[in-house]
Amino acid sequence: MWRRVALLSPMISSSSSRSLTLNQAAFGLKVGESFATDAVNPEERDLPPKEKAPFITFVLGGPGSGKGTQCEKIVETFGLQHLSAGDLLRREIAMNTKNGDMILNLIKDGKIVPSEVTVKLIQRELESSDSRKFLIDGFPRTEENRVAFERIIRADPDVVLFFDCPEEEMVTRVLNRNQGRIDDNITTMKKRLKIFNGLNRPVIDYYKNKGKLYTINAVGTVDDIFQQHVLPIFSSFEQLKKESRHVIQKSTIGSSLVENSS
Ligand SMILES: Nc1ncnc2c1ncn2[C@@H]1O[C@H](COP(=O)(O)OP(=O)(O)OP(=O)(O)O)[C@@H](O)[C@H]1O
Ligand SMILES: Nc1ccn([C@@H]2O[C@H](COP(=O)(O)O)[C@@H](O)[C@H]2O)c(=O)n1
Ligand SMILES: [Mg+2]
Repeated sequence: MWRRVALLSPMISSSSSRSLTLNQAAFGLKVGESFATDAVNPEERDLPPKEKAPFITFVLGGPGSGKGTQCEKIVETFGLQHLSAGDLLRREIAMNTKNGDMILNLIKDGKIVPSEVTVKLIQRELESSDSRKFLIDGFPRTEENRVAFERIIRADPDVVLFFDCPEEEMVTRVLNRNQGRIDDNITTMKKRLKIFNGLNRPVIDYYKNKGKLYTINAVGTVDDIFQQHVLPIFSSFEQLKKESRHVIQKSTIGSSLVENSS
């Protein structure tokens, strides 16, 4: 399904400054056309609507805030496909690809890998997947990441989660993680926190202003965070709820727990 949608993108003029969302692309609209106002090519008018765009969630938060841990629980309950940008980059290192060394050096130093590289890795996963709903974890980390995703994938997220965690808690968690990650040391952690505060915060603000951001208090037990904050958000999306593998007990979003600035 996704493959057909993605194949539409070469048909869309890359020289246009007007961005085309994946929803538009999925419905066969070209740059300069919109759902509401512009006429569809007469030859296409009577064709059935093209396939629906996938449901995309961006998962943001500082290093060690619990993104990956909560993503696992979301996958278990709602069956979204989890794409961790960090894991995709680490896989390039492990597979010794042409970008492997460059990525290793940047990750070691807590720096951000060029957006084009990361977005292309995400694109490959999206295009080869049969899933229609994705959790993209640890992305976008910078405004440049965000713009590159919009340019290359031509999609916007439906939901953005931000796991909000105090720095000292994040440091404790990362230093105790014990997964052999080359960047889980205090020197690199300090750099990652600096990058998070300098480059990731503007992205968080961007989605807050767009009314797409859910800020989640990431302090507490893994289960409590999921049950009290994460689960109600996803339960509120009807389609996901229908497809979930477990019975959902709560169906409202606790306003004291979840911030959505819309
Ligand atoms: N609510 C929690 N309370 C205590 N420890 C937690 C909690 N959530 C996750 N952890 C632990 O903290 C560590 C970091 O969690 P996780 O890997 O999910 O963070 P992350 O946000 O994905 O970090 P990174 O950006 O570095 O990949 C892991 O060892 C995990 O088991
Ligand atoms: N969008 C991204 C995501 C990650 N990186 C690099 O990978 C490191 C680890 O990421 P985690 O999400 O697993 O913590 C991160 O510190 C960056 O070096 C990136 O460049 N761009
Ligand atoms: Mg992670």
